[in-house]
Amino acid sequence: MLDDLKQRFSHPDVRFYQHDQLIMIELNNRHGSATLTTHGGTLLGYRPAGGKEVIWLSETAVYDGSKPVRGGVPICWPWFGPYDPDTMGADPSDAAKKGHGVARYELWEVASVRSTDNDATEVVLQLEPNDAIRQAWPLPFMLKLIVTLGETLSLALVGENRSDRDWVVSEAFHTYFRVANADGLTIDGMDNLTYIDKLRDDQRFTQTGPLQVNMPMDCVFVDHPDTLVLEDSGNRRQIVMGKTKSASTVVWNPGPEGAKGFADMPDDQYAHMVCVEAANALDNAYTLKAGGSHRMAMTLAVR
Ligand SMILES: O=P(O)(O)OC[C@H]1O[C@H](O)[C@H](O)[C@@H](O)[C@@H]1O
Repeated sequence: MLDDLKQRFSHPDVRFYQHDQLIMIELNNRHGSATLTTHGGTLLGYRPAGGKEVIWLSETAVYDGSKPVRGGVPICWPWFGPYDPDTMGADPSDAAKKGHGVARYELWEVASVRSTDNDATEVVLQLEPNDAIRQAWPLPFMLKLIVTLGETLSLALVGENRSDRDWVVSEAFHTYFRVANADGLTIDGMDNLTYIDKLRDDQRFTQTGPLQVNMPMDCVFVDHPDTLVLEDSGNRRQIVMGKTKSASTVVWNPGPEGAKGFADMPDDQYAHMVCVEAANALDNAYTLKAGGSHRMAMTLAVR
């Protein structure tokens, strides 16, 4: 498997290796470095040239394939959070539906590796239904993740409905950011947004001014297609997230008590991570037409 990948996708900027049971793909070029695993199509690290790591990855993450790696950028698709039959449509397979969709639990294939015209390195992963997926999601699809390491790091998720009926999709790049101090971290670009607070009975509120991260926090900001900026001042940097066709932003931090409930997250790490997720969730779930496709993208840059 590993030898086959090395042979088929040989490229000077790309290295394939194994970590426990998982296949890792490391990209390195003059813009920086990034690491991915084919398990869940998950980006596990991004470091711009001369800069610090941007992505949080748990020191106690599991790499045996039994569950998603804790941290990185898990792909939530074709539903975000717990499956909600009321909005997504009831289905006999509902009992088999796990949190955040099917994509983050499965092994993706490498579809291509190349340099782009503007000096970036691109790796494309793809996922098609297998037996485990079909138990939870019987409809045929093709999902592609295009990772491009250039001046920014860009992730694009292209979902194709290969069935003969429309369905509702909710999705997210569930990005765990590594920050010096998550408590009170400022996120700019959120003024005047409506958010649904999952920790307060899904009540709706309006954000005024920049957002300050609370602990714990689990909010979905709806109708927010715009760029946002994490003020990671303890690391003397701003992390800029650009979004394409992502109309929601999720902000999540488990807080000190919540963190204790995660076997694969050290108890003190909630203080150095925050999930800020480019998403289409709740009000912004959309109908993916039979035969149609949708492309959501996120770019990350540091300044
Ligand atoms: O533990 P996981 O299934 O990876 O989910 C981790 C978190 O993901 C999202 O941000 C949700 O809004 C949270 O409610 C959830 O706890």
